Parts: sequence; structure tokens; C-alpha cells
Amino acid sequence: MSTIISKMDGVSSNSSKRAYVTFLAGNGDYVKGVVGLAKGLRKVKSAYPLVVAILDDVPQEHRQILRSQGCIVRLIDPVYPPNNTQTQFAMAYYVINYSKLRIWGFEEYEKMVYLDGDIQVFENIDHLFEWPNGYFYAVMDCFCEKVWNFSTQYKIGYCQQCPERVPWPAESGSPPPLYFNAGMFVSEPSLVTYHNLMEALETTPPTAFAEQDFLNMFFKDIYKPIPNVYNLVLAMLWRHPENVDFDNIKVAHYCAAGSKPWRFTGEEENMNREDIKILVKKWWDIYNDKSLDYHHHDHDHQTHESPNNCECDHDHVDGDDDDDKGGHIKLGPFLTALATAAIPQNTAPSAA
Ligand SMILES: O=c1ccn([C@@H]2O[C@H](COP(=O)(O)OP(=O)(O)O[C@H]3O[C@H](CO)[C@H](O)[C@H](O)[C@H]3O)[C@@H](O)[C@H]2O)c(=O)[nH]1
Ligand SMILES: O[C@H]1[C@H](O)[C@@H](O)[C@H](O)[C@@H](O)[C@H]1O
Ligand SMILES: [Mn+2]
Repeated sequence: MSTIISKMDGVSSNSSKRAYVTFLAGNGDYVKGVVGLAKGLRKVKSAYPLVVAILDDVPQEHRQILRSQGCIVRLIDPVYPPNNTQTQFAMAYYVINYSKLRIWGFEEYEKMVYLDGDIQVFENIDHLFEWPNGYFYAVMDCFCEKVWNFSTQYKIGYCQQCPERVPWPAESGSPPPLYFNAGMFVSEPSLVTYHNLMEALETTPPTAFAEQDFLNMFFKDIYKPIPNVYNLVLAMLWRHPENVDFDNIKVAHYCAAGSKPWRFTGEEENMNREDIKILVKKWWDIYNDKSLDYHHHDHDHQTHESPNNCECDHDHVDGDDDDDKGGHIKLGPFLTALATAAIPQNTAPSAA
């Protein structure tokens, strides 16, 4: 009996230190993605809350919608890549994603599963929290879509998903290290890691895929690839069908151009595929399912009475206080400046 009690104690104290985390910026329609995700996590009976790290530009009305869906809303300050006059930042669309780095400051959680707002879960993935600490778990990306056309991999036709198809040329040395998609990962918040991330960022010029490239560099030594059912990047369906187990997809990532369910028209390339239409419909079925709306009393594991869920969502993760980068700069002028910079058209994702 006593062992059962202590075991249960162990579980509950551990459980409260776990969270799904997503990121939301702007006043646009990504809030729909996050609502869909919150409902999807509820549908599969996840035992852990969804924490939404929001930037200041998310309107109150959207924050309220998230809270009413049982989410924990946490305001974060934006993170900017260092100024670099030499390197033209290729994809302005991704710059705000550097702000995702703030989530390592959510130290009240021992472990987090990060999920992009354009992700949906179809099966319970709580077991990810049980995996050994000390690693960065994520799914390997695919380099075959046009959004990669600036890269050597794309130009050669090399993809880590099928390294034999077009082998990496011997004269180019060893193939690039395994590269993960940063729309889903398992990691451990920690102020030490957080400060190391911020410090490393200061000397890292921005690159095309923003924080995704940066995280790939930062965590390269502890990166553990996991099966793609945990983050099915939709392009895998037509680029590497042999690697896809369609009936067992646990997590779908609607990142292919034109695939965001809440903007879906079916007109973009590949969007008329049956498998895509099935996945988009599955997303909508969850989003529209009223029985999946959050009801405070129905979900004792998701009561979320954390102080972080109060109206005072000014719970900023401390940046470098004496440093402009960590301060409360308005994002608007920064993004405007980026938007007016010369950005090659062909590298801007159409989902933007
Ligand atoms: O206006 C926006 C744009 C983005 N987001 C948030 O940022 C996430 C990332 O943006 P996308 O999902 O549109 O981008 P992709 O999936 O195409 O991007 C991939 O590459 C990015 C590189 O910066 C990130 O690593 C991202 O997590 C990874 O999935 C969104 O899911 C959403 O959570 C917003 O809230 N508002
Ligand atoms: O790494 C990239 C990046 O995450 C893109 O934004 C996504 O659209 C692509 O599918 C992926 O390969
Ligand atoms: Mn995404």
C-alpha cells in the first residue's frame, strides 16, 4: 500500500512538471491552429497542460479564447537574431521563431514537448515524457521541397530521408549532420540551457530557417532522431511515401505550402491529394467538435489553476535585463524593417 501511495505521489509530482508547449505570435489566424491543437490534445486524453508562449502582439481576445480552451498563456519577450550587416537574412517569415528560445526559461517544467501551432495530434503521445532525460528528441526533416532551394542539399538532390537516392558526392566530404524539423521536439527547460542558448545566439548570424538551424547546431551532440509518426512533415507523403506509415500517424505537421487547414483551398501543388484532404478533414473534425471544448469541471487533470494562468500574463522570462535584446522592444518596427529588406521571392514560404 505504502509503495503504491509513494509511487502515485511520485507520478503526480512529476506530472505537474510536464507540459506541452506551443508558440503564438501576431493577431492572425494561427490562434485557430493553437485552439485545434488544444482540442486535439484533449481528444487523445493528454494528461499534461498546453502552455502557449505568446508574444505581446497577440490580442487580448485571442488570449481569452486560449484560456477558455484550458491553455496556460505565458507572455514572452521577442528574441532577435544578432544584427549582421554581412549576411542577408533569407527568410523574414521565420524570424519571429527565434522567440521560441524563451521556452527553455519555463523552468517550472522539468520536461516539455514542443508542438508548432500548425500541428495536430491524433494519438496520445504522453509517453514521450518518459523517455530518458539528457537528449533532444525530434524528427528528421526532408530537404526536397522548394523552400530548401537555396541549400546545397536541394541543389544536389540529396535528402537525409533517402541518402541512397542521390548520394552525397564523395568530393564534398561527409554528408551534413542529421537535421531535425523544429516544429516538434522533446527537451528540458533549464535556465542554464536558456542562458547558453541566448549567449550562443549572440555570435550566430541568422540563417534561412532561423531558430530551427540554430537549434540544430546547438543540440547536435544530444540530438536523437525519433520515428516520423511523431511529426509527419506533410511533404513526406509525396517525397518519401516509402517512409510513411499513414495509418499510424500520431502527429501531423501542416507545414507544406498551402496545407494549413484553416487556410486550406486545395489549389496549391499537391493539395488535391486524397491523403492531404483526409488529414485536413481530420483537423477540422477536431476543431469543430464542441464536445472537445474545455469544461473546467470535466477535466481534473487539466484544471490549470496555475498562477501563470491568471489575467496577469506578464510573466516574462527574464532576458538580459541590461541588454536591449532581452528588453521590451516592440516587435512591429523590427518586423517592418525586415519586411522591407530585399527578400528573395522564391525563398518565402507560401504559407506565410
Ligand atoms: O504569424 C505567425 C507565424 C508563426 N507562428 C507560430 O510559429 C510556428 C512556426 O511557424 P510555421 O508553423 O508557419 O512554420 P513551419 O512549420 O513552416 O516552420 C518550421 O521552421 C520554422 C523555422 O523558423 C520553425 O522552426 C518551425 O517550428 C518549423 O516547424 C507556428 O506553427 C506558430 O506556432 C505564429 O504564431 N504566428
Ligand atoms: O525545415 C523546413 C521548414 O521547417 C519549413 O518551414 C517547412 O515548411 C519544411 O517542410 C521543412 O522542411
Ligand atoms: Mn509549423
